[in-house]
Amino acid sequence: MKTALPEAFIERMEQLLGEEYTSFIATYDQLYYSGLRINTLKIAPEAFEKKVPFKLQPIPWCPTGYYTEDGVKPGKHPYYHAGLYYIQEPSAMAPVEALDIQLDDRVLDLCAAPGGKSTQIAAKLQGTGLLVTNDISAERTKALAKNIELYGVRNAIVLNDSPERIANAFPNFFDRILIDAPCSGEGMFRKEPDMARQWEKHSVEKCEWMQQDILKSASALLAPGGTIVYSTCTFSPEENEAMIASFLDDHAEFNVMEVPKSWGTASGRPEWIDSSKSNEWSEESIKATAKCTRLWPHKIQGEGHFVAVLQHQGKRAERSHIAIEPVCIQSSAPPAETKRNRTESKGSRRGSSLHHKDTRSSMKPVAVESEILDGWNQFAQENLKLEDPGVPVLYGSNVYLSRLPKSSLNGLKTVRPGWYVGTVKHGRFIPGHPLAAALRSDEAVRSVNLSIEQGEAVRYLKGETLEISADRVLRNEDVAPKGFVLVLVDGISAGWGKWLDGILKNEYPAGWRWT
Ligand SMILES: C[S@@+](CC[C@H](N)C(=O)[O-])C[C@H]1O[C@@H](n2cnc3c(N)ncnc32)[C@H](O)[C@@H]1O
Repeated sequence: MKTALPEAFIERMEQLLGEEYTSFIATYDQLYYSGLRINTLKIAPEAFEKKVPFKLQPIPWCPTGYYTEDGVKPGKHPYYHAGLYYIQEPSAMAPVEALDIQLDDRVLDLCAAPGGKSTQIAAKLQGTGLLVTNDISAERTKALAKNIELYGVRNAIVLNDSPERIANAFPNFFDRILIDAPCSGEGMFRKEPDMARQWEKHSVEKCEWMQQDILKSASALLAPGGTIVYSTCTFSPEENEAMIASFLDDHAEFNVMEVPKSWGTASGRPEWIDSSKSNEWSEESIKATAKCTRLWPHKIQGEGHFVAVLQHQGKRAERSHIAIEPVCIQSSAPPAETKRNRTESKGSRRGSSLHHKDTRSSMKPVAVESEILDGWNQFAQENLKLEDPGVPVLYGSNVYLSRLPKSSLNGLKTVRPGWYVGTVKHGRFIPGHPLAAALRSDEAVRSVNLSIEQGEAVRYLKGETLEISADRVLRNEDVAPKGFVLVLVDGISAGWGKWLDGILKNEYPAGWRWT
């Protein structure tokens, strides 16, 4: 067998699967499937299919997902660095599809890092509603924040807190909640053999209590009539069907919903709930777990996954409302996490690119809040064509456009309170990279298109200064070419440049550069 599997795992799977075991175990001699998902915040699938240089095959359960062929390296293409697609294991695309997100929904991704499913949620929201994305790990949340920015997400708030504390701040607030739970990872052994090496007999037990706590908080965060999707990438019934049976016993107001049969997926296995423990759960709840969904490597082209769609029976209109404050000139301290990030970023250049430094900490004179807002407003007027820029919120000298009032995040470890649009340094407004990454070409007054074929796009992504003649600076207003220019890679926004006298100074952040 190509993948070395733990003995205890093999024994359990043989016992559970019976006749199916032979075809299941044979998959460990086969290659895993690779996939990518188009970022529809930046490009439509039809346009992408015309541009993309490698062969793609559609994934049945995800309209924006594709299998990539063996040997193709989508991570080495400039489109990847411009955020056109996310490299994602095909089965991992199923939970967000099951969440059935609608425009304007308030969505919470509770265990989100590094952000595969959050970027999928953001693409479904298309800039409407709200995405709150969270992970308990400070280290992993850095990658989450970077992905939110790379993929041009405007409507997200990134948190690094516990589900319980978030539930205290936002009771009954969200329409849809995704719990992509920390789990024993058995479904990933073929793709990530390290997970098989790290697995031990007690991995399952260690995960169970975490999963229970997260589910409990999620039920408190959900608005009446909302939906929770609970997913794992493991086979163990203790973390899957048993977890759902226990949740249903404690929450009579929820039903389990089935996913479309056309996905080729399999049903949940209520009969696998340990019969010696089954008196812990009601027969009705155990039976209901047959409606859960299992993705098996011997039945579909993808790795092992479990998905449960939990539908709250209340009426949707009863949800609580948080109004966005119209004026946000405030003088409170930056969020706790910003302070911590500042300390972390001192030792790491990479870190500093992920966390926006609070410029108030320098000894230089600091702009007052009205000046910072004036700086942003003036920049927006002169350089952008945003229909609805949203409400600016200040954290130190940093400006964010946020979907929630600052007060609603009080006390939560907030990594990004919204779309970071820039900061004021030495009295000047400096636009942020995430602002550029989320702009469409028609939303910038000046832009320049760099082609991949001529090598300019890669040189830009590597941080080089480029010679660009004035006639190549596209302007959708009668302005001089001099100033901030949105740099496009084959028509897709990638970052800022500053044009002067035929030279495009590179503003692509050092920590993001293609090395
Ligand atoms: C399966 S991974 C998430 C993958 C992610 N959803 C994606 O698609 O990229 C599980 C995540 O849960 C996080 N986690 C573990 N315990 C948690 C908790 N109590 N609350 C929130 N997140 C937690 C881990 O740090 C890890 O990043």
